[in-house]
Amino acid sequence: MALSRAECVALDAADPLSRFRDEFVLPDGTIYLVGNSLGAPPRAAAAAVARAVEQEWGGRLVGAWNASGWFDLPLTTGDRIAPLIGAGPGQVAVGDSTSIAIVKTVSAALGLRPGRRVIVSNPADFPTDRYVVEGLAGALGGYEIRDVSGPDALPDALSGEVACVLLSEVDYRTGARHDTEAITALVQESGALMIWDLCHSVGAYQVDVSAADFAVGCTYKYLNGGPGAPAFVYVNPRHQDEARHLLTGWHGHAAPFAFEPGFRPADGIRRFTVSTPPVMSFAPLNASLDIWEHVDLAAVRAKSVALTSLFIELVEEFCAPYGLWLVSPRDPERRGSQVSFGHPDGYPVMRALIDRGVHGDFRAPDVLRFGFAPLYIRFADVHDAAVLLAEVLKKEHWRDDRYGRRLAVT
Ligand SMILES: Cc1ncc(COP(=O)(O)O)c(C=O)c1O
Ligand SMILES: Nc1c(O)cccc1C(=O)C[C@H](N)C(=O)O
Repeated sequence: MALSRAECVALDAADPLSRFRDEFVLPDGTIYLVGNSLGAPPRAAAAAVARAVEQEWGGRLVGAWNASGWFDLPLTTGDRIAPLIGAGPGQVAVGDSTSIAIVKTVSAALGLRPGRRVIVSNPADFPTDRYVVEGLAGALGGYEIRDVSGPDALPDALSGEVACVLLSEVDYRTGARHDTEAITALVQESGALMIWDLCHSVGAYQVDVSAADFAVGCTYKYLNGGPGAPAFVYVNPRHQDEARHLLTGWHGHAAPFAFEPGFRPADGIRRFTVSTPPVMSFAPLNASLDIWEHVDLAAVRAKSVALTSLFIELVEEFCAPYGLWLVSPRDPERRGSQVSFGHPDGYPVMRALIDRGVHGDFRAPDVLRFGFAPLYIRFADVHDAAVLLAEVLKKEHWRDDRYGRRLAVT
C-alpha cells in the first residue's frame, strides 16, 4: 500500500526544503508538474526586473554596462551556476540559448580534434541538439554524423574517426539518467571529446561535469530563470587556452573596445561569450540563483527521488486497470527528476488532467510527462495528482471532445 494523503502531509511537514516553496509564485489550485519544461517564477523575479529597468537602465543609462556589471554578467552569473554542476570559477559562461551553446561547444571540439571527422549524437535526444549538429556538419563540410540509439551503443560507435560525442544526461522524453562518469571515460579513452547537454539535470541534483570536456544547459527549467533565460556553456580548463569556436563575436574578443579589424579570442571562458548579453533576462535568473545559493543539492536529490518514487507507486496502485505503463526507469538511480507514463490516448488524458489542475505535458506519440521540482512540489501534491489522474482515467473524462487528439501539449 502506498502512502495515504495524511502521511504525505506529514512528510511535507518534515521536509527540510519546504521553506523554499514560498519563494516561488504558483497559481492557487495548480499542481505544477512541468518544472522540467519551464520552472515556476521566483517571487523576487518581478522586483529584480523592475530594479534592472528602473535603477540600472533608467538610473545609469549606458553607464550601467560598467556600473551595474552588465558587461560581465555572462561570467559573474556563470560563476554562480558553476557549483551546481561541479565546476569552478572561470569555467562557465552564460548567454545565448542552449542551441547556440551547442554550436559553440561542438565547433570547439571539432577544432581540437582536427583529424577526426565524425560527430556522434543520439537522434532520440531533444531534437534541437541533433538539428544543430546537422547544420554544423553541413556548413563545415566533410563531417559525418554517427547515430547512437543510447549510451549502450557507444562502444560500437567509437572509433579513431570520432571527434566528439554530444549526449543529454537525462532523456527529455523518458527521464532516464545516464552514467556520465562511465560514458565520459569511455569516450575520452577513444580519444574523442565529451559534450553533455544538462538541460534536464541542472537544478534536479548535483551534477558533476569536472571530467567532461564541455557541457551546455538551459536555466529556465529546474533553475527557474524564466522563459528565454540565457543558457550556459562549461569548458574544462584544460581546453580553455586552445579552444576556438565558430561564433567569433566581439564580446569574445581579447579587447572588445579596441575595435580591432580582426578577431583575437579573449583568454579563458570569456571567449565563449559572443555578443551583447540579454541583460533583462539575467535579472530573474540571478533572483533565482539567490535562492539556489542556499539550497542543499543532496536534499534536492533525496526529495526528488522520494517524490518520483512515490508518484510511480501511487499511479501504479490507483491507475492499474487503465492502460498506463511506466516509461521512466524504475531504478531511481537511473532517473532524473521526471516520471513519464505511456498511454495510447496520452494527449486527451493530459488535456483532461490539466483541466483539473494537474499540469504535466505530453510528448508524441504517447508519453505523459511529469516533472518534480523539489523546491516547490509537495508530497501532498504528488498524492493529489495521482488521485486526479486516476479519476480522469476511471471516469474517462479524457473522451470529452474538447480534449481532441492533437500531438503536443506544452
Ligand atoms: C535537452 C534539451 N536541449 C535543448 C533544449 C532547447 O534549447 P534552446 O534553449 O536552444 O531552445 C531543450 C528544451 O527546450 C532540451 O530539453
Ligand atoms: N524551450 C521550450 C520552448 O521554447 C517552448 C516550449 C517548451 C520548451 C521546452 O523547454 C521543452 C523542453 N525542453 C522539453 O523537454 O520538451
